[in-house]
Amino acid sequence: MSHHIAAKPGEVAERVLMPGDPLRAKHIAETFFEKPMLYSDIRNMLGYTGLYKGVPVSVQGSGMGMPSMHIYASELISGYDAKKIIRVGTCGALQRYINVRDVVMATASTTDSNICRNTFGAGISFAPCASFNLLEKAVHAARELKVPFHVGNVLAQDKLYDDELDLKKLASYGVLAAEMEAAALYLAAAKQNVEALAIFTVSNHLLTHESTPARDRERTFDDMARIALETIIQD
Ligand SMILES: O=P(O)(O)O[C@H]1O[C@H](CO)[C@@H](O)[C@H]1O
Ligand SMILES: O=c1cc[nH]c(=O)[nH]1
Repeated sequence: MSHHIAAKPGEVAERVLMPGDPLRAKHIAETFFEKPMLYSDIRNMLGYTGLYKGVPVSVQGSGMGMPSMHIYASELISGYDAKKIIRVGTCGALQRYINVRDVVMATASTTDSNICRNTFGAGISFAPCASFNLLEKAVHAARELKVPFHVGNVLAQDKLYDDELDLKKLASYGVLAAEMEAAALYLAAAKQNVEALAIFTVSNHLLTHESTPARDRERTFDDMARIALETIIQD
């Protein structure tokens, strides 16, 4: 048991999906797992383990924002020996050629958070990066499943409602989308030398202000979950 996760030793798999929303964790477990078992509901941050195509996989809510993700990812890695973590999140698109419902995969995470500076000091701008192994497999899975996807840099921002951040400038530097946790996940994984990837369903467009209806979101979240599951069960 760790401070925020009530699982007993051995109850969390080495392969973990992490949505921000704990109810998305429940949905993924109930939709895709054989024999889903709830191992933790501390703070209602639900965590389940089950089998996907015969392979043990867990799904653990991370909550919203960098500090919450850092807590859960760190405890999964040091307390439960998680070796591969894939965030399955939502994001807002920053490029006109990206449509709502598309999938975005983060090669790296730009951030306005101090999480990396607090780790390395002001002289180093550490670049939180995805596992190439997981990224390559996720690209292959998305092609097989015929899901539209984009791969590149994303912004992990500290404030969802931020009218001071220059999103247009970040977009002009090729940043694909904005979300709130990838940098913390990649930093925690890098520290403990495990593999991590963040993939997203585009839930809204930050330039056109288009948004997805709730039902559509569920279907496209399932596309993203399938990509993540097909990726994480491979060696
Ligand atoms: O849908 P999730 O995974 O929570 O991700 C996005 O949604 C939340 C904001 O609404 C933030 O956590 C952001 O990163
Ligand atoms: O962080 C997020 C998540 C979804 N959509 C956004 O615009 N931002």
